[in-house]
Amino acid sequence: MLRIAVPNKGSLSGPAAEMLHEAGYQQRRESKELRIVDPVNEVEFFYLRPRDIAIYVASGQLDIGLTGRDLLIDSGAEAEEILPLGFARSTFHYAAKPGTVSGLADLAGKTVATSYEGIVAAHLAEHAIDASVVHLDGAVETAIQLGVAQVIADVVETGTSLRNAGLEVAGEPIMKSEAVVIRRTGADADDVKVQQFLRRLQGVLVARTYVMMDYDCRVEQLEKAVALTPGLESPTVSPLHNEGWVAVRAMVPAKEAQRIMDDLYDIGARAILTTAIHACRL
Ligand SMILES: Nc1ncnc2c1ncn2[C@@H]1O[C@H](COP(=O)(O)OP(=O)(O)OP(=O)(O)O)[C@@H](O)[C@H]1O
Ligand SMILES: O=P(O)(O)OC[C@H]1O[C@H](OP(=O)(O)OP(=O)(O)O)[C@H](O)[C@@H]1O
Ligand SMILES: [Mg+2]
Repeated sequence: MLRIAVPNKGSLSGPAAEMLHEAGYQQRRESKELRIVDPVNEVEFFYLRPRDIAIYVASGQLDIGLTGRDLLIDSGAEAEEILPLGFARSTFHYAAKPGTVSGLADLAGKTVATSYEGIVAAHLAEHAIDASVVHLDGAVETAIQLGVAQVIADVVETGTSLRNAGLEVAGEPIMKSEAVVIRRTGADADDVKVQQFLRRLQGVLVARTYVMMDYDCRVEQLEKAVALTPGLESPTVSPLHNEGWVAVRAMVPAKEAQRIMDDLYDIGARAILTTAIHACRL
């Protein structure tokens, strides 16, 4: 049975459970459940604190974990990223009161408050900056106002939390993060169950990113039309009963679907339809 760690709280937990559900896995019914077995898919899910997931996976007791790239790096655990999942996207930044820190060198001699001590200590060491780090569990934006630090290092998504605290980002981003699938460093890359799990999640990612597009066009316009909808490998082209016309079917990126429909219409394609993809294996 495949043993998988899933975040039990915070920004990662809802979207992670949703993605697993879309991939056909049973998920827990209430938030107090810490472990469930999905007998049909032969998977056991452990609901753990996001920060602890890399540690469990590195210990070898769990095969796979869903966590944030920043949490994985911060933990320093012997685990590696094997699939980015596209949600819980964020950027990790230093921030301070406007005008107090313009670049990395200004951090020297200051105190940096953060929940991500591992990332910050490594970043400061890499740039040979002598600054102190104070660990806080959360709401670190308040640390400056309350005099615990002059600088913070934290996750920024919309920037609302920084603005509300009267702070601004300082210097270049330290790293970009998103939810990722991890496994123990050096674990068997060909494990059949792990590969099947990854294919299911990849199927969800494709189904979220692409739509299916169908349309009819005149044979003379086919090359132009196919250039607009090349599909992932090659579009399907079928003859129509009306001579001189063909039906075309191809996957297109969902974000570009409306523009592609306009362009197809302009070159004479008609009966242009898009439909959602619910699941796929490429
Ligand atoms: N506002 C946000 N937008 C996007 N991703 C976020 C946001 N806040 C945290 N994350 C991401 O979520 C992961 C942290 O999850 P974690 O559950 O530890 O913190 P949280 O979501 O801030 O929850 P809490 O602090 O309430 O426990 C990290 O990968 C981080 O990059
Ligand atoms: O740029 P924004 O969209 O404002 O998002 C970033 C904020 O979200 C997270 O905080 P969370 O609400 O999880 O509280 P925490 O600080 O206690 O973790 C993070 O720690 C930032 O404070
Ligand atoms: Mg938080």
